Amino acid sequence: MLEFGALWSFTSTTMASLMFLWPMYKQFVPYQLRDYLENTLQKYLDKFFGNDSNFVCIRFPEYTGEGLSKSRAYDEIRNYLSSISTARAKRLKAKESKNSKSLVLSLDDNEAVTVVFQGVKVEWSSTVGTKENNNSFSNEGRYLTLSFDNQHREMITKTYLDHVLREGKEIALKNRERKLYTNNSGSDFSSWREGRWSNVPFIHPATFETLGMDLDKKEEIKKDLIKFTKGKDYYRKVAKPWKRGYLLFGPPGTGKSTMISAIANFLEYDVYDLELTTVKDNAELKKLMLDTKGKSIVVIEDIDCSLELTGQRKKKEEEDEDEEDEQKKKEAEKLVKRERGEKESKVTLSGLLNAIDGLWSACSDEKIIVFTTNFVDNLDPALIRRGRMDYRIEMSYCRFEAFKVLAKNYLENESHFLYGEIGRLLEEVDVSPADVAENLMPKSDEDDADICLRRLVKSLEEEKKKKVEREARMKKKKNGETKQSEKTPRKTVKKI
Ligand SMILES: Nc1ncnc2c1ncn2[C@@H]1O[C@H](COP(=O)(O)OP(=O)(O)OP(=O)(O)O)[C@@H](O)[C@H]1O
Ligand SMILES: [Mg+2]
Repeated sequence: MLEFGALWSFTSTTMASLMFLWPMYKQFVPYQLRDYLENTLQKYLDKFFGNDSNFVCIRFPEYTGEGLSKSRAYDEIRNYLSSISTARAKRLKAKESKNSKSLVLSLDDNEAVTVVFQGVKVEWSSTVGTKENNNSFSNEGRYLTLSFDNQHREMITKTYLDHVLREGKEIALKNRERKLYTNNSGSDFSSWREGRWSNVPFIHPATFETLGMDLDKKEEIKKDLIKFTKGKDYYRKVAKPWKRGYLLFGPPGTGKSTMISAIANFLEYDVYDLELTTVKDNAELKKLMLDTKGKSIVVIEDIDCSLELTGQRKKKEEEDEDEEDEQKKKEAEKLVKRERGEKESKVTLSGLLNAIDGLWSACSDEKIIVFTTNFVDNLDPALIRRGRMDYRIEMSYCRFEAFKVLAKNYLENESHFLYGEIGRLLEEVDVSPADVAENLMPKSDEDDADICLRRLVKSLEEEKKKKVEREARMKKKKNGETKQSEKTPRKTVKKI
């Protein structure tokens, strides 16, 4: 009886002390030390109760080998764990993303999180090595440990780890800061230092939602893009490199460049803006192409005037201009270039075709090649044949559907009594979305939707008037020519 009393008093005193000490322990003992103590206690308890024999641990250090190279597996696992930890871990670590736009949360040091995969429970823990070896030269610095029951060894080491690395890679791709690359000219001082491409963060805000164009066409393009991104196995099956060519053509200001940005944002791809005129020769072009990564769009804008492949770009209104003047202008431009010491590009059509379509193209996966032009008829058929340019998109003048998107973008307006008149005028005159956008953009704080829409109506009416005058002039000219040809006798062709 006495013994029971003593035991009872010992237990209750211990319990009371623990209840009193526990909050102080939680508050004053640093969590690293607490973790260490708790882990050690857990190990002894496991040993005592014979629980530890079935557990397997795999350690993934942050640095590999002797040197300073960072382990890719470690980074991929951290990415994989970041979303799981955000939802479940008690202690998280916050870091600014590379573009400082958001916070990236990850598992804090000396914290653990459990995951259930295909019904099997595993535990991931993040540990920082001891102070003596916790420096960047040590491969014992930070590490992640995966623990699981031995009976699932086969599944975890094969299926689960594959899954973790794949997921981690995908998350990294999604979170990466997208880039806009431009090719350095061969004579640039910076080129040997920076490589063939230099880059800036890609932050163009255009999306398919803000792009003014026919809605059905827009949906068709989106579907085609999605099909392409999911086509890895299909392309392998039909033995074709995983790439797709898009030809965007249409008058100036109809949204060809905007469409490229919308595609890049839609697919979360990088953009390589290739300036052909600064590429020295075909070999250089091939190297540039080989230097591009997958999940990217390689763009050659204004292909009709990029090289001496097809002739110079002309504006529609200038079409009537004297050809001799055009030739003189071209030669003057060339002279200025030569004086500046710029070497003229020696890239040829066949060089370009080889670079976009030759053996190299199988070197990196998931790539879209986009050509833009104002004059599709000027292009060499070899350049735009099917298989090379798989999808042709005509960007056309602004019609009512495109106008509605622009009005929503610029005025946050979905209906107005002037819409009917604007719709009618847009069917009668050819104006680019860029012109419409310019009229819709408020010029001062007083400019409300009403003022902007009236300005647009006025400008469309002026366009209509100009069109009528132009047509009358042309009719007159045609009539004059017919009369003249009736007067002058036909020249006879001399036979030699
Ligand atoms: N379809 C469109 N939808 C929305 N905005 C457009 C559209 N087309 C043009 N814009 C507006 O006009 C501006 C010029 O368009 P963009 O540069 O895309 O035309 P482009 O067809 O590439 O012209 P260019 O042939 O001269 O290169 C853009 O910044 C955008 O604001
Ligand atoms: Mg453009």
